[in-house]
Amino acid sequence: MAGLAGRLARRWCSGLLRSPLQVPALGLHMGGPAMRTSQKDFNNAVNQVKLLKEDPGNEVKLKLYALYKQATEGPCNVPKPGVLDFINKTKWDAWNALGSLSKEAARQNYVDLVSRLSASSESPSPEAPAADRKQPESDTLVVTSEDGITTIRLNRPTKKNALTNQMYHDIMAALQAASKDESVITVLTGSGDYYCSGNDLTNFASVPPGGLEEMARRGAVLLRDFVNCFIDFPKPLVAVVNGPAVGISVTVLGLFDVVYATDRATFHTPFSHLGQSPEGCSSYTFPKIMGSSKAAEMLIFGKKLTAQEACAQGLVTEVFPDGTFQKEVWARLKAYSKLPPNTMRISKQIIRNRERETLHTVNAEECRVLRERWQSDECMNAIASFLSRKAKL
Ligand SMILES: CCCCCCCCCCC/C=C/C(=O)SCCNC(=O)CCNC(=O)[C@H](O)C(C)(C)COP(=O)(O)OP(=O)(O)OC[C@H]1O[C@@H](n2cnc3c(N)ncnc32)[C@H](O)[C@@H]1OP(=O)(O)O
Repeated sequence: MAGLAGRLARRWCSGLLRSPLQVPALGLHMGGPAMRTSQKDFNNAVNQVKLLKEDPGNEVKLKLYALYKQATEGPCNVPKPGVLDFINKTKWDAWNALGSLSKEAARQNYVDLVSRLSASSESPSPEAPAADRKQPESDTLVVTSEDGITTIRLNRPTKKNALTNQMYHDIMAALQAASKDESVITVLTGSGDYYCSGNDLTNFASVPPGGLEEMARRGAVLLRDFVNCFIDFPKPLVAVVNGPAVGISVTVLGLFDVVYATDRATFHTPFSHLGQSPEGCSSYTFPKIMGSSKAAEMLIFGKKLTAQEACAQGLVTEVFPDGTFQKEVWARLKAYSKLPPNTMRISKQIIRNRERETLHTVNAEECRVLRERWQSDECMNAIASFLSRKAKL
């Protein structure tokens, strides 16, 4: 009986992606302050599911089905199918399990799930050895793999490694690939004197046909996907902070496992100066790491921390003299890379997994708020000032 049920369920699920009753995110936002998803975002996600390159599997398809029903019809309101009606009973169970989840939260979860599925279906094949991996299209990101360590290097030193739209996409692809390659540790670092000066403010300079609103919508989707890659990264993730760090390059540090910094590094999140609000899950991770008042001084007032201060507050693991920084850090990482890989992964999982869904919810909420901020006069004026070379941090 179970075998028959399984076969029927598989047959039903194989047709699911072609029907409009599609699936999203593996974790659910339960209707709290999640990012508000428009009907258009939802419709786009429904269409996107049909374009997935890989079959996401029956479990995910069922989730998509249930969320679709909840998003369009609300809580399950049809009679439970009989025990022998395996397929419809499986579908009913999945829908019914969503209880009183609001239509809006279901829409949001659907869109989130589809976005994660789309990102992972675009990643390279799981077993591709790191050495054979195709480099990103541009040279602003350099990915290398040696001694069990995959290194993702921001390589735009003349612009202080400010992150272009292309770089966000390249970093996501590099993280996806590193999560599946043979390396055991992944490192993010920068070329030149800066670690990273945050979002490239010229990302906001070309407004698409849909206007400011469309630009903000696209920015929020990009940011959410980008931060999700850090939340879900399965291997030990280390930041080698080779110089000053600004904005999003600082906020995501709360999602790294270890942060090593040169004593020349500074840590600056000038969101209020830019008419923006915290991202990278920092509204959650920073108060947890350093306490709410220290977090507020950074995230609300934009206080810049020295490396030593950041270390004292728990954001940085250890600070090294600039002269010996590279030598000491890489020697240590090479030694760590000899530790048993599966054990390290499992230890990371047990440390991080409990909070993963919370982090996804925080990320969605931060993106929702930023989407509004990006359309505000305060933000537009700050960016215009920088672009017209009147303002610097
Ligand atoms: C479709 C919509 C897409 C939207 C995409 C959104 C994606 C997610 C967004 C996530 C939200 C992120 C928020 C943040 O990261 S906030 C922080 C933003 N960063 C800044 O405000 C830093 C601005 N830069 C500076 O203040 C100074 O440049 C700095 C203090 C970093 C260094 O000063 P210094 O005097 O040492 O060097 P220069 O200013 O001469 O810099 C050299 C050149 O580099 C250019 N530069 C540096 N940083 C940036 C940057 N962030 N964006 C763009 N350009 C940058 C600088 O202009 C110089 O260029 P030129 O040589 O051509 O003048």
